[in-house]
Amino acid sequence: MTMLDTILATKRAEVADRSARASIAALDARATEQTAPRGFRAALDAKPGHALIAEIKKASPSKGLIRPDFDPPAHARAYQAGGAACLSVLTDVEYFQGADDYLVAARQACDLPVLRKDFNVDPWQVAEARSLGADAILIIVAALSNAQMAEIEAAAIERGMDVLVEVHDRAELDRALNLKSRLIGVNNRNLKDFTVSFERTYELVGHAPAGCTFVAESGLTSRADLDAMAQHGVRCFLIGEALMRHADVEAATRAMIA
Ligand SMILES: O=C(O)c1ccccc1NCC(=O)[C@H](O)[C@H](O)COP(=O)(O)O
Repeated sequence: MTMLDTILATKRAEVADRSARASIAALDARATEQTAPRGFRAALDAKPGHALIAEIKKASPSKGLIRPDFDPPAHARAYQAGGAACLSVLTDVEYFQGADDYLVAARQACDLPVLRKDFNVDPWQVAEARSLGADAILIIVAALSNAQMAEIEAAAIERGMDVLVEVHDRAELDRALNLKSRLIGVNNRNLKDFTVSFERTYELVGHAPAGCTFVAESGLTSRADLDAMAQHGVRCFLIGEALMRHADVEAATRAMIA
């Protein structure tokens, strides 16, 4: 069993438990108390130069604890001041030491659109994400059948949210392109063994259709990495660990994308 399989098994059990306690109708009613979705893809497209999705990430299965003095609202403000286009907030508790409250607090602390970074296995989670204020959700193609992806995407579109569709190889990209969303992320990290290779992005960027917003994810640590990606035509990036390890998150963000 790979780490992704393990995470997904935990998530299915968690969703079965949580969905028994709150119906989709109840979550949708709660969502009306949130401000309307902030355009996530639009914010990336509007940003000149390098466009950054800055991730609020306390820990990970591959690296353990990343940020001991974890402070989601302070990190959100620092990312915005440093020039990020969007936020990503990990909400998975078991493997990333995340929390729904972190997303709520981060979004309230800034004006940036926020991706709920979690492992979606059921449309119920989309209603839950919107009830927390999330502006976008993640579909990991490796985790879902085509029918499941379409169902989860439809739930997001219905609620005015964007969908970041994450792929790792050509076959997954082909499956992703059956969806409506044209916000495609290539995860440089193999979620089965945690190895990171920028070749994943370099290989796939040429196969993304015109008009697609294309995001390189994971393992990016420096401005030089982003410039190398830019040589291949990539201008949107999702970065977590490299920014979260800096004492001065705002300065690190600015240095990464200025
Ligand atoms: O980060 C991990 O170890 C991980 C393990 C298993 C599934 C997903 C994982 N990460 C989620 C992500 O996609 C990253 O947090 C994100 O792309 C940022 O990556 P990084 O800049 O390397 O922190």
